[in-house]
Amino acid sequence: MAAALQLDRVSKTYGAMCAVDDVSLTIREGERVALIGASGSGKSTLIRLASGLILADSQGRGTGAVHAFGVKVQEAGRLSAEVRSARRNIGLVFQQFALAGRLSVMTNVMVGALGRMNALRGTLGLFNSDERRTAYAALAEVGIAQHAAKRARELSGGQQQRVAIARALVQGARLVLADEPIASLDPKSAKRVMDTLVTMSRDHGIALVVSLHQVDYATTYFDRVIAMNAGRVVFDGPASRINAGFLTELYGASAEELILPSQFAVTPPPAEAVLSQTVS
Ligand SMILES: Nc1ncnc2c1ncn2[C@@H]1O[C@H](COP(=O)(O)OP(=O)(O)OP(=O)(O)O)[C@@H](O)[C@H]1O
Repeated sequence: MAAALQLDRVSKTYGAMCAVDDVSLTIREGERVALIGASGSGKSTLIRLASGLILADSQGRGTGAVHAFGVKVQEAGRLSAEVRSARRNIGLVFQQFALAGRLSVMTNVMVGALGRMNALRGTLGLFNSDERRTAYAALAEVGIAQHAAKRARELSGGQQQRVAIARALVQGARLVLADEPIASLDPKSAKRVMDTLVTMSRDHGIALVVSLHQVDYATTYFDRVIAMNAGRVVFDGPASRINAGFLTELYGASAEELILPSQFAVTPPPAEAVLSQTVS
């Protein structure tokens, strides 16, 4: 079975700065992985490389190849001819909500279906009743169907993230890459977004990679953690290994940035709470 995501010796350099330095990793189908690291460690760059939003260095030490479900995204600094079909399997959720704020929540979610529509219908935004039904069901699944007719910009940050998750569901994504999806949210909204992501992954067998600034969320919601520092993977293993002492070993003084002050500490949700529907 092809991996959900496979990176083979991928690097990305900006001038003299090596943002991602010779990274190889495999994410299995349905697996949930937290990507942690201090600011500037390369998390966003890695996620952009994985989705083909940016190109890896062409003069790497290895092939610099990225595959999603066996379909090539890029290799040796060039996008693959199959990138469109590779991207169909990849849903993206970003820190800045990446929605069209003036358009309705429903329309933003239906955009997820564009990859499967013919070009003319897609360009004109002529969604059919099936696509509308699917979008509404996805909004219900993430607990915000009641906001379907509102403009996206009228929603709170956490609700907008759940719109992005519903869009990935409508897209039929089998891998969701979420780049700091809770970075600008208050703790309550952050928890709700994380619950929604994990529930989506469990219910649909969707592989999930979430980059996070704060380690508590990583250890609460994920079994596997990949830690980056200065563009390199410095740890890839069970979340149970991650504690303050280990982080200090990995990051020295900058470990402080990754540890939540105690007043914001995340309490582990009971399994049934994670699995239950989130309602705003
Ligand atoms: N477009 C770019 N041009 C130049 N340098 C860049 C660019 N994108 C990223 N970098 C640099 O690459 C390094 C890694 O950045 P990246 O955004 O991947 O880190 P990060 O771990 O996601 O950080 P944060 O947690 O702050 O989002 C940083 O030093 C950053 O300044």
